Amino acid sequence: MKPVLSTDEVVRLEDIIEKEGTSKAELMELAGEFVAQEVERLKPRHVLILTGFGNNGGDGWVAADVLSQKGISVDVVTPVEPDEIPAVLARHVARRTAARDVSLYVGPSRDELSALLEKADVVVDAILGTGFHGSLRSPFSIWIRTVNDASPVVVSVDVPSGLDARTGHVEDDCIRADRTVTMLAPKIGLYSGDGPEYVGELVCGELYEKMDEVIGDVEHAAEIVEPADIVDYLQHLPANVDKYSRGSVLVVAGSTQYPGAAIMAAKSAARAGAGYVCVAAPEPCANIIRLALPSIPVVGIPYDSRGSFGAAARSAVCDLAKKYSCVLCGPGMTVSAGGMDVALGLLELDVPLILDADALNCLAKASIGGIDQTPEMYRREAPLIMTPHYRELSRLVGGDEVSDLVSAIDAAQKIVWAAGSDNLVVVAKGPTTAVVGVEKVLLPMSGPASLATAGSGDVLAGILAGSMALWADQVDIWELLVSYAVAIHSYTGFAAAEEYGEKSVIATDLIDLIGPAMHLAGDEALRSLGLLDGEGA
Ligand SMILES: NC(=O)C1=CN([C@@H]2O[C@H](COP(=O)(O)OP(=O)(O)OC[C@H]3O[C@@H](n4cnc5c(N)ncnc54)[C@H](O)[C@@H]3O)[C@@H](O)[C@H]2O)[C@@H](O)CC1
Ligand SMILES: Nc1ncnc2c1ncn2[C@@H]1O[C@H](COP(=O)(O)OP(=O)(O)O)[C@@H](O)[C@H]1O
Ligand SMILES: [K+]
Repeated sequence: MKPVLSTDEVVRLEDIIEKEGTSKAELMELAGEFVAQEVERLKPRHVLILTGFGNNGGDGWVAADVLSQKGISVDVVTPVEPDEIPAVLARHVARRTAARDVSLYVGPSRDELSALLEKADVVVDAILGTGFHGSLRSPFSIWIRTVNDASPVVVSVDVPSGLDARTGHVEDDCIRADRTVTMLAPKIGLYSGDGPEYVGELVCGELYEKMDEVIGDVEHAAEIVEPADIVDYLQHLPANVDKYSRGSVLVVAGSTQYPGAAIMAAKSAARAGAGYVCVAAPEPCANIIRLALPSIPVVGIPYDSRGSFGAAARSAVCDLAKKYSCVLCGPGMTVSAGGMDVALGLLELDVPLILDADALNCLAKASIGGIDQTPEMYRREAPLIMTPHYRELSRLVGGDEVSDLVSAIDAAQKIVWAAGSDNLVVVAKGPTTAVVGVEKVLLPMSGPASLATAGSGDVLAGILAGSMALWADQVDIWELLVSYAVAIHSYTGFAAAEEYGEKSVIATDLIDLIGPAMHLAGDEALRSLGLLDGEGA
């Protein structure tokens, strides 16, 4: 797993590295050399480097120096003369570079900048880095718009200029990078909010050779889960299993209004590997589910006048639930008094539980000011996984704004920290999904925007339930198993987008692609471990 840091922790890391004997000036040299190396890969003849007032610009000046010494023609654009650059380290390298064989352009007009962009094969964006916050000021607002209008090949240094590296927020404009070369460790803003839209391909220059020795001394905002990290869950089934030893899932879901959610979740759980899946649904919708899923038994449960779980549902569901390796509760069940009772009843049982969709909305409704105010409601010994999307998560914590990865992690941490249990994981679902446990925040691979389609969350909940049932007795770290399920869901999104087209994917397409998605994940894991060449199976 690869750490992702907040900008504050990056500053702490730089201080620690300095104490270990590598100064910030040396780090800037290493950063500039790394940028130059990444630019050289693109084999440019003519490079344009845009620099700002701070140390991000310093990295750009060093890269200009290195590239020009390799015989590449380099133009450098700066807002002020090198001597007037306020950041000390950047001023030093700017003065040095200005004395070399580079062409300097101080405060060019928009037309001059357009002309420079026209002759460049590669543009290096070293305008603003982690020091940027707030609204873009001139001249950078104009520069950024001019670069984006020209749409050249852009390599951004550390972060695309205009992106707030703390939050991933873009207020005005932001450089649209083809590649972002980030320094020391990726910043959380690269994954949050608008970040993924602007970053392009992300490359990290660790710069410091003893990074392994110091990275543990700073707090990690999150960790990226790589294919090799989930390889344990991609093994073949052992030959001597039966349908029960493969793990069983009870899907407590559906209503007359939304029978489809129960169908998608149950089928996904079976496709994800559970040997036995059963649905407990309000009686009036049980037959629709039976017809759609001939391989899956459906138990009709007492219901209310709207066809949702009724007053007697709790005991019927809880009696059944005790027999299963794992219970998934929520998809399509609506928010009803009976549903609330079912969710609270399941929390009291000693069975691994996934609460999704309306089960979470029921919990939110049962609490005042957020469930984190009453952790005894969901604190339990057996594993509990909650899978809210941002809006559900906001309701769970009493209405705090949850609008991007950073705010979603904050909200999810409130929930898990209030309970303080190792067995509790909140999956904060969004364009980038965070798997938040009491000690770790993991970022499994994201899927394509095709996954933003109604019912896609039901499929994820099913994949998670099937995976939990299959692997329940082999889990050391719940966050990792959950990350596996999220990654498989992402791969179904890519496979479906390939087959049906990015915009045409619907949630039911994802279900039959769970098996192929596991193959894709397996190939990717083996390739990253050097055990598979080329395209794989
Ligand atoms: N300090 C270190 O040890 C290292 C720093 N590095 C680089 O240094 C960068 C951070 O440098 P700085 O802290 O100097 O910050 P930046 O270079 O990111 O930007 C700070 C400057 O941007 C301008 N600015 C801020 N907000 C603005 C706004 N809203 N509109 C227009 N201009 C605005 C200000 O003039 C400020 O001086 C990193 O992103 C990275 O590229 C790397 O060289 C690695 C080592
Ligand atoms: N823009 C996006 N890019 C990638 N994945 C996304 C995007 N938007 C949503 N997703 C994923 O799609 C799923 C949607 O889940 P959810 O909102 O619960 O759907 P539903 O309630 O309709 O079943 C989540 O797994 C989420 O991470
Ligand atoms: K930048």
